Amino acid sequence: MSELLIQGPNKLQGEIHIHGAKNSTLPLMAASLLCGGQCILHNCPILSDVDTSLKILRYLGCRVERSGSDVAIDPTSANEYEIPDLLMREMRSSIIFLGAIVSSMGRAELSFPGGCELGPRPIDLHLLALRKMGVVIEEDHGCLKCSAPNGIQGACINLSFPSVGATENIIIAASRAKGTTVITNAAREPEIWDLADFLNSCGAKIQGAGESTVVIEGVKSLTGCEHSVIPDRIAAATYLTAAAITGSTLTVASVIPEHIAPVIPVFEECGCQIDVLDHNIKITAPKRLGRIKSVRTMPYPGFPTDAQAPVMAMTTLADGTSIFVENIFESRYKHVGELMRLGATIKVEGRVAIVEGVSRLSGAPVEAADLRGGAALVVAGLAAQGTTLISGLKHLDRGYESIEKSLALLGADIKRI
Ligand SMILES: CC(=O)N[C@H]1[C@@H](OP(=O)(O)OP(=O)(O)OC[C@H]2O[C@@H](n3ccc(=O)[nH]c3=O)[C@H](O)[C@@H]2O)O[C@H](CO)[C@@H](O)[C@@H]1O
Ligand SMILES: C=C(OP(=O)(O)O)C(=O)O
Repeated sequence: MSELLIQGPNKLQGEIHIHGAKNSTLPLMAASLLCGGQCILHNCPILSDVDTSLKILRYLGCRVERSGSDVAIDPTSANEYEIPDLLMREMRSSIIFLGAIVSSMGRAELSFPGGCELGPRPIDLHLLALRKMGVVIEEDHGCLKCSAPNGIQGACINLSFPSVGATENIIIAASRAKGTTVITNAAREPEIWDLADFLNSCGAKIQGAGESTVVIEGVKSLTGCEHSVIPDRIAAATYLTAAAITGSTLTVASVIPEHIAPVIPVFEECGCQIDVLDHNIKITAPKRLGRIKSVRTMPYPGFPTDAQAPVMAMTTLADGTSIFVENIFESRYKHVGELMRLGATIKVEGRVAIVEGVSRLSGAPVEAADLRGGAALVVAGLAAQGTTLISGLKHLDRGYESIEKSLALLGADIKRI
């Protein structure tokens, strides 16, 4: 298995172009199953999760081609309604295929999804909503056998929590349902808006995506379309933390600054200057970062849980105490022990992590246990004195396109060995 070797510390400089969002690309690929013609997705990141989605689509009988960041999906030959367990376990987003397969094939058989282990990640809200929409779901030995004997029906669904995945599954299933679906307490993440934008370009009638109430008027059929995936706001936030911890000046380019707005205040609070110009964000970091009083993860437009780990890595070298409260996932502090191997001082009590900034980190062998935890180790490794060796790269490769090449181009001493 390969590892990342970082010799630190090194300043970064220049400009990094942010790739398309993983968390948008995956639901868009699932949604393309509903279309009556070819869909072309531009700005798809080159990530293992995207490869997994391509494998699922091929398994389902779609014709799929990839050329760099363009993916062409022709779902008209799809004829399969099962997803093998191995593919389901590869990533969380495999569950988003549920609504799409039942809608297009009338039934679906799949198992529980994988993805980052962040504590329990139930799918009860997905299943409750689909059942309300007329999908019959039998749970049998870890397998979900689903059918829609009378087709999918529009319904009023109030989510008890604004789950991103459940909102996506419902929007997809509702797009070609009979009647109108109203989701209240829907997730408002930019990726939901991107999904609705894509489906509307294919002829769907979705209103309110990005707000708490989404109304989907089912249509009989959808066409194909060409769509460009939104930039990855979490990758952008991660590169901003890398610049901040190394005291660098860096431009994070090709982003939608509004999507990154929930994380900008933490950079300003710790003394970085942030300049936004069109689709670029320039960060100028001070020599020593100040502490962040508190970071509380919340559904969008709150502070994103996916940025918690890299931002925590950044505060390990800040002057003072920073407090983190993880409100979305029960167990999203697996990076803490590994950051401590690099010399960080962090205490975890339940959902709270208290970071006492230290004056230096020192390189060490560490292991990524999940995607953003892995990114946190890269961020810390860039600023640590000496050699940091990061294993567990399969997690990082799910979410960051060629992270070592991107950082090396900015001046970091980092390579995959
Ligand atoms: C592929 C993708 O887009 N992944 C993102 C998506 O994950 P994902 O869609 O899995 O996250 P959700 O918004 O669904 O989960 C948020 C919370 O709701 C709970 N929950 C969710 C569904 C359910 O049926 N029952 C339930 O209890 C989860 O356990 C968690 O505590 O949103 C998360 C929250 O922003 C991000 O961290 C992930 O990067
Ligand atoms: C948790 C994440 O991904 P997933 O939901 O795919 O596991 C993430 O992108 O940080």
